[in-house]
Amino acid sequence: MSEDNLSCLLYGPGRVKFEHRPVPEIADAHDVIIRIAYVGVCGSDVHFWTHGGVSRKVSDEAPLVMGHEASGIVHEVGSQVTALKPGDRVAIEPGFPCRRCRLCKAGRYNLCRGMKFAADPPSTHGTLTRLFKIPADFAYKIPDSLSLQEAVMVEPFSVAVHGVRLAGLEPGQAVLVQGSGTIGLLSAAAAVAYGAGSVMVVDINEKKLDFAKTFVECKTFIPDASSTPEANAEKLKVAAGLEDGFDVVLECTGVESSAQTGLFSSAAGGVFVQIGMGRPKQSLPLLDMCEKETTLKTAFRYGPGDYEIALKLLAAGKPNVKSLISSTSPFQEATEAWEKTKRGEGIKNLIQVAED
Ligand SMILES: NC(=O)c1ccc[n+]([C@@H]2O[C@H](COP(=O)([O-])OP(=O)(O)OC[C@H]3O[C@@H](n4cnc5c(N)ncnc54)[C@H](O)[C@@H]3O)[C@@H](O)[C@H]2O)c1
Ligand SMILES: OC[C@H](O)C(O)[C@@H](O)CO
Repeated sequence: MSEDNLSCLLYGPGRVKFEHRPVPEIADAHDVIIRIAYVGVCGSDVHFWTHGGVSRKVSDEAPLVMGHEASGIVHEVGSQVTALKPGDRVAIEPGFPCRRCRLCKAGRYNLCRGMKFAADPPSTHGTLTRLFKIPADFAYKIPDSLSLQEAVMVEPFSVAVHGVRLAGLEPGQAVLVQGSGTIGLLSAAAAVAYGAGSVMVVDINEKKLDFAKTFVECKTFIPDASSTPEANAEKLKVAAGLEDGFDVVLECTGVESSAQTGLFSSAAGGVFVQIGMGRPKQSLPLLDMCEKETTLKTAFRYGPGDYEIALKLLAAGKPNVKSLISSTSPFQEATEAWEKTKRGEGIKNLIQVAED
C-alpha cells in the first residue's frame, strides 16, 4: 500500500482540492495512525460544502480537510499503546479534548473549550484523508460482527446515546422522537435499546416515517402544517394513546415549531432533550413548561462512555444499521456523496477512502 496522504480539502463553498499532505508521524507515544477506510456524510458536511462553514468558515488561506464520521485500520502505534496493534479495525471518535480543563476533569469533555474536533475551522483537519493521527483512546476496536462501513455509524449513534442518557430514560417510558433523519432514527433505536415502553416518531415527510417503521418498532405521526404546536401536541397524545403525554421527548429536527410541539406534548414532570440544532434563537412555551415542571436539557455531541455504549449496542445489532447505509462513493468522488445527501438521496452516504 502506498504511503501517500492524499486528502480532500475544502477551500470555500463548492471548491475542493485533493492534495498530498505530509504523512503523519507519531510524536506522542500514546498516539496511533489510522488508515481511514470509510467516512460518512453528515448534514454539517453538506452545510460546509454549500456555505464554506457555519460561524467559522474555510478560506483560500485556511482550507480544511473535511469529514468526521470515520472508521479505519490501525497503521502504526506509539510505543506506549498497548490496547491496539497494526491491523486492528477501529471506529474513530473525532474530537480530542484538552483533558486538563475544569470541564474535562468534571467528565464533560464534549464541552471542552480546547476541543479539537475533526473538520472544525480554522485549523483542525478532518478524516477525509488517507492517514489520520489520533490519541489511541479515541480509536475503538470493533468486533468481527461489525463491518468498517457500519462502524462509521458509531459516531451519529453516539449522539443518540448521549441524548438518551441525558434524558435518564427509564424502562417502560413513553418516548417521542421528532425527526426521522439519521439522528432521529438512531435516537429512536437508542430509546428502544434503553427499554422505552413505546416510541412515537414524528416527521413531515411520509417516506421517512415509512422507513422508520422498518427500522425500529414505533408508531408514526405527521404534524399538520396548518395547525398550531398546541393542537399538534394534542393530536399526538391521542395518536399515542397517552392522556398525560410523553415521559421523554428527543427533539431531532432543530425546527422551532417542532420543539414547541414536543414541549406541549411532554407529560407533567417529563424530560425534553434538544438534540437538533437549528436557528440560533427560538421561542419556547415557558409557562406551560413551568406548570408541568418540564426538565429541558440540551445535547452536544457525546461524552465519556457514549462511544463505548454505542459500539456495544451496534455490535449486538441493537440496532442493525446496515439498512441506513445507502451508497458508497470512491474517495475522489467525495463531492458526489455530498451532493447526493444535499439532494436528500439516501440516509447515510459513505465515502470509501482506503484503496482497495
Ligand atoms: N446535538 C448534536 O451534537 C448534534 C449532532 C449531530 C446532528 N445534530 C442535529 O440533529 C438534527 C438532525 O440531524 P439529521 O442528520 O438527522 O438531519 P436530517 O435532515 O437528516 O433529519 C431531520 C428530519 O427532520 C424532519 N423535519 C423537518 N422539519 C420538521 C418538523 N417541523 N417536524 C417534524 N420533522 C421535521 C425532516 O423531514 C428530516 O427527516 C440537525 O439539526 C443536526 O444539526 C445535532
Ligand atoms: O456529531 C457531531 C456533529 O455532527 C458535529 O458537531 C458537526 O455537526 C460539526 O462539527
